[in-house]
Amino acid sequence: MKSLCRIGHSLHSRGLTFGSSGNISVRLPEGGWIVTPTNVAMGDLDPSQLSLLDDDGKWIDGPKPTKETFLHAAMYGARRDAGAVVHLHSTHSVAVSVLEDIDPADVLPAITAYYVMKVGALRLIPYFPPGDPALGEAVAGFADKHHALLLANHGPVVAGADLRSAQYAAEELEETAKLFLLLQGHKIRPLTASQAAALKQ
Ligand SMILES: O=C(O)[C@@H](O)C(=O)COP(=O)(O)O
Ligand SMILES: [Zn+2]
Repeated sequence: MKSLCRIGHSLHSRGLTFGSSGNISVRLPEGGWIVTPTNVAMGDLDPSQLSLLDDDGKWIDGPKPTKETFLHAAMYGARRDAGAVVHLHSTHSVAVSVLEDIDPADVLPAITAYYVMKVGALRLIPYFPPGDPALGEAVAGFADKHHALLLANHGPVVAGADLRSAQYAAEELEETAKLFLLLQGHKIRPLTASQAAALKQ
């Protein structure tokens, strides 16, 4: 699980999550999944100190897992193709999650083709305190249709076929949130619905 730690270090060193915020999980080919422990900075992850969970998200070995285990379980439960889940407190994504007038069904406009290809329709999940199991239930209701979700007043959670895919989608979400905020007050020309649809074929 060196790659999980390497990616955690990379995200932390580039300021994509701060302090001990954020958590990452990877589904194991033999069943179950590995998840980051609670209260550990992504920059301090150690391959010998990751938590092992079974397919139901039950803690079976290693340090105490993230308090958002149920959030990861909700993503895996709804998305059989998901091989990894990344949750961050990336600044611009969090900022967008607090805006009053965003469309909860599709938070960010299709500013670039890369955003459409990596993220698609970003769903806003109402606010719940971190670690609240009700957050898992809210996420489970949308995770089958959306691999990228934005937790209001909290941050993004993104599933991918593998860890790299989840990482790249979370990074693209953050950059698009930044562009969106930069463009506030300007008239913008996002991709048209047919331009966006052509990218998904
Ligand atoms: O926002 C929170 O508190 C959690 O969602 C989080 O990002 C870090 O929690 P742990 O993974 O339990 O450290
Ligand atoms: Zn969090």
